Amino acid sequence: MRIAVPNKGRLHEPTIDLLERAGLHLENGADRQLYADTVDPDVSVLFARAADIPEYVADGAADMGITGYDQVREAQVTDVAELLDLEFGRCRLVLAAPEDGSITSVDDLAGGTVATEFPNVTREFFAERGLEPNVVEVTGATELTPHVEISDAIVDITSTGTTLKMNRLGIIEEVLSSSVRLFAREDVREEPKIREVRTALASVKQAEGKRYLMMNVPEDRLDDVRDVIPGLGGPTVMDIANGGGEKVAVHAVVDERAVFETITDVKQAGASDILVTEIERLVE
Ligand SMILES: Nc1ncnc2c1ncn2[C@@H]1O[C@H](COP(=O)(O)OP(=O)(O)OP(=O)(O)O)[C@@H](O)[C@H]1O
Ligand SMILES: O=P(O)(O)OC[C@H]1O[C@H](OP(=O)(O)OP(=O)(O)O)[C@H](O)[C@@H]1O
Ligand SMILES: [Mg+2]
Repeated sequence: MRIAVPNKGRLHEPTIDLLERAGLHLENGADRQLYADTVDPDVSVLFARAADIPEYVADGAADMGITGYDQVREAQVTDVAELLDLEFGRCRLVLAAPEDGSITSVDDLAGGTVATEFPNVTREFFAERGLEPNVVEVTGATELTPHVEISDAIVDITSTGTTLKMNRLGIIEEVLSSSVRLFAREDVREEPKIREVRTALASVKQAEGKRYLMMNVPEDRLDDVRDVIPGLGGPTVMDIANGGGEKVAVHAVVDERAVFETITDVKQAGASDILVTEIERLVE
């Protein structure tokens, strides 16, 4: 099975990092190479432009892909199924126009010109409103086009909003909201290896924001401690070897935001020797 991942740009690093954390360590995949192997002899990696990845998966150059949802929509691929929202690369595709101009609504673009790197998504968006503006495809610096009279408005990516503000553009409407997704071709999505990759990536997402808490608790305080531990299922309780029998070890997975309060609470309830560690993966 081959998985297509972004070869550069802002999605490259976080994608590689995610694969590594999922245990799919890359081998002989030095920069600028087209392919890399992974520790799993049945999984290889193809490096491609973020925008080309959906097409590569649809065509069979790869079986799975990792790229932005915006790119999957723009590629208009069929027979490709989303397996997992990887929740990074969050951004919105928005319709925007000069702040002080005459365009203030979608309808104002009837007969107008819209510049974008996403012509298909843009045409679809307007078609749903019964509009068919002139769509000009550009390959970058889209935000400049309204100021050089190439367009009346743009459909472009925004996340912090800095670029729009710098170019004195205001959002008229959201076209879609995006994040990075794992997807596969329909005909292979149920293959065991693909399910395995999905599970591995999901386990990393599951573990994010969770902490593993370990502590020792006198047996007669166990119920009090149990009462104040939030989170995933009940805690695991174990006898301590040579512990003399009065104390047990309690382990629990806790939301990172709850750790601070939980430590105070379990300490008060009688726990000692409290350890907090990160979790690499969590397979449910
Ligand atoms: N500002 C942003 N914030 C969050 N995600 C973004 C942002 N810009 C782009 N993305 C996401 O990253 C994807 C690829 O964008 P990126 O700019 O990394 O690639 P690229 O434009 O192909 O690379 P390059 O600009 O180096 O050629 C987009 O399709 C989108 O899903
Ligand atoms: O809302 P913001 O945080 O300002 O982000 C939005 C900008 O980020 C992307 O550009 P990128 O940095 O990828 O440059 P590029 O145009 O060269 O791809 C996108 O095309 C916008 O221009
Ligand atoms: Mg870019």
